[in-house]
Amino acid sequence: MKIVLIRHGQSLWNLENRFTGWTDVDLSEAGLKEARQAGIILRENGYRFDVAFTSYLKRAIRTLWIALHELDMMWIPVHKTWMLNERHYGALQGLNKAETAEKFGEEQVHLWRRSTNVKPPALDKNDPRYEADNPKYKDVDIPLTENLLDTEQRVVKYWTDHIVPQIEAGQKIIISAHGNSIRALIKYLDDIPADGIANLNIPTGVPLVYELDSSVRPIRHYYLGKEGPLPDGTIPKTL
Ligand SMILES: O=C(O)[C@H](O)COP(=O)(O)O
Repeated sequence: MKIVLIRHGQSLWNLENRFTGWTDVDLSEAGLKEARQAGIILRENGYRFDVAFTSYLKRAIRTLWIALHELDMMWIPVHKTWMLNERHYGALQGLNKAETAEKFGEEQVHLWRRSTNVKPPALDKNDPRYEADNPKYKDVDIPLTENLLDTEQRVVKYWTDHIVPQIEAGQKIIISAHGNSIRALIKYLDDIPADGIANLNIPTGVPLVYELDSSVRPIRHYYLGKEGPLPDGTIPKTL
């Protein structure tokens, strides 16, 4: 069986090079096109889905909508969850990544971005970026910051409790999520150690297919419609 993972198309803050995390920014023009292209590639390759999963963030939700629209499958059940949200970037959310590197040094910013266990500085609960009053998080213990292991814990819990049972029931699944929530899932699925995951990046808007065995463990994976070499640091075509 196969599942498809897709990182949302380019967002407005990817374009502006800002730390985003749980900030709910929309897709850029290029991101809208990437999402459409992803749907076209899926359609041309004969992909069909029974159930979709996405986060509470509109860049992933819209990417999914656009891709499903291209497939003429907007009717399928879509499960949304905060547990597939991007890694919470704490007090870095909104800051420009290059300016932050100038201020704190490349090495520190690399640790914040790519280590598994270093947490970015935490948000203060009085900070307007802390969304305690947002109704979508009313039942959620909103993190103040997260490292990749924190993200992995919630993503894998959702995967195990909600997605695996659907796969085992024979449902065809697409998951539209985020750079780090997908990295966290891949880290778990492919059992990648901390130093391996640091160098793994997920391109925006490119469907990533995982073939799974009957125990829902990965056999192989590949990107759809991505000719030639992938950008530096993206997950290799085969592991
Ligand atoms: O949340 C963000 O800023 C990005 O979309 C992912 O960021 P990263 O490449 O710094 O992990």
